[in-house]
Amino acid sequence: ICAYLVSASASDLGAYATGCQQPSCFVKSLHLAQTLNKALKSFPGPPVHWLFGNVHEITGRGKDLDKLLEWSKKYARAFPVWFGKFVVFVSLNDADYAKAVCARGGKSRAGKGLLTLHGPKWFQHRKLLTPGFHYGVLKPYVSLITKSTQVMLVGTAVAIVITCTWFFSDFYADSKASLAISSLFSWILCLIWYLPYQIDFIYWLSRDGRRFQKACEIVHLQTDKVIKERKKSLKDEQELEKIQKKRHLDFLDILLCAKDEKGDGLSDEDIRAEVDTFMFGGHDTTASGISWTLYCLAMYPEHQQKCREEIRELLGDQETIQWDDLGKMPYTTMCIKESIRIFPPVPFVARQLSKPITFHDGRYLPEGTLVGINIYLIHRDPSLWKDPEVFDPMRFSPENSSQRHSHAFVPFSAGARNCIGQQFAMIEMKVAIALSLLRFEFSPNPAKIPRKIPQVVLRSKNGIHVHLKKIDWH
Ligand code: HEM
Repeated sequence: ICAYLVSASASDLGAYATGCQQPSCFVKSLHLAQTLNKALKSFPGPPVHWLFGNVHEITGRGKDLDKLLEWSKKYARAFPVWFGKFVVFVSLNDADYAKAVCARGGKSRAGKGLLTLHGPKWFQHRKLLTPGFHYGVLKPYVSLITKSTQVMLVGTAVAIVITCTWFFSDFYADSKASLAISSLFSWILCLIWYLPYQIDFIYWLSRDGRRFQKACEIVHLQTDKVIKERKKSLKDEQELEKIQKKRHLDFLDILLCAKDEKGDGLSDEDIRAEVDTFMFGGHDTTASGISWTLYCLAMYPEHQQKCREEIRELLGDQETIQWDDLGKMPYTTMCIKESIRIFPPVPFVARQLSKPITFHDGRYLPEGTLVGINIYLIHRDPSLWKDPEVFDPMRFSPENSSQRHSHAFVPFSAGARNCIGQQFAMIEMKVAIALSLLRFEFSPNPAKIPRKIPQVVLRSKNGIHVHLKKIDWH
């Protein structure tokens, strides 16, 4: 039993890693475990408790992500993080290590959507979905996101980012109904939380899997209905033309129409899995990015004011953003980048090595090792970023960025498995931040300092609280 458990550390403790139930697999896993243990000798790390490992130091009660920073000072480029005694992730905190891993495929978690697929199926989905992120498809979303943001900001003094979960559900479904629900929802919240000048801005994302699961269930019901209706209309060419005239093809249409050279498309099950993936990618990550950016701007009012002036100058009296405006807000873009450098919405990317890897410095990890590209630590690496804790948007000016390591800033990961939705995410964040800055002045709430917790998406244990003050332009 002990040998089997040890072997699990090399084969991801469970069914999906090697499907290891047979004796030959057992021997293979044992061999992998031995090789891994040998390789780990060149990766010294924090002390390991005989039962808990050391992961509880980051995730345990009263613990914060900054423990990682402490470790990285001592064990700079990489260190093992133990989940109990037998499962280990090697945290890679170095841009060169990240580059080496990103350049290869590698397995991620088991699952059915693009984010979690691997091998030929991932390749097929990625190829079929890439056209969905062409700028021609993204362009019409600017007005949709603008409308959604305006709905969020409507009312006199309340903005509640949580409603993003509803607002931005528009992007994969033809969703007048969902927009209506979101407006109603936000109005109800506005009424509940209405206060004339200053209120807390509450970051209230689904904090646990259960709530997310529930949201998926609701969306599934909608999706199944929509898939059926769309399929009917997309079969008929005339009908398709009518749809194209009436509205742009959205992601769901693209999923439904996608065909490879052989004429094969995605099954209903695949489509549903992708809808889940995109719901997660569209919602939680961008909501985290928007929330942390507003937090940073609240902390640094001088940068906030510069962004506001830039946006005011660009938009004049209007409060709508067009596609062409997006390229004309360099300072705001730099502030968003600097915020997601300090608070990367996806702090880690996990991989299981499908082949052994030897890094440029000679350190070696065998096939099957679980590694985590530690985006959080790479973004705070003092050898890449001078005074990494200082908020300085000018780091992202063209002059200052040109000499930087290609993998020093990787909020969207890099390589073949980089984020397919990164342009979409940047559009969404720019619109939401710009319009929010026109309506409100953000200031910090010193009584409630966020405590970062490591999850798939970077959240704060106690929420992200800032004060809002309505801006009166007249
Ligand atoms: C600020 C917002 C976002 C951030 C920081 C972000 C970050 C990332 C990162 C780090 C990965 C790599 C994950 C891994 O390899 O395990 C990823 C992958 C992915 N993201 Fe995003 N993302 C964001 C928004 C979005 C949006 C808006 C969408 C969809 C509309 C999206 C869809 C995806 C998908 C489908 C993948 C998997 C790509 C593949 O493996 O081929 N993301 N994202």
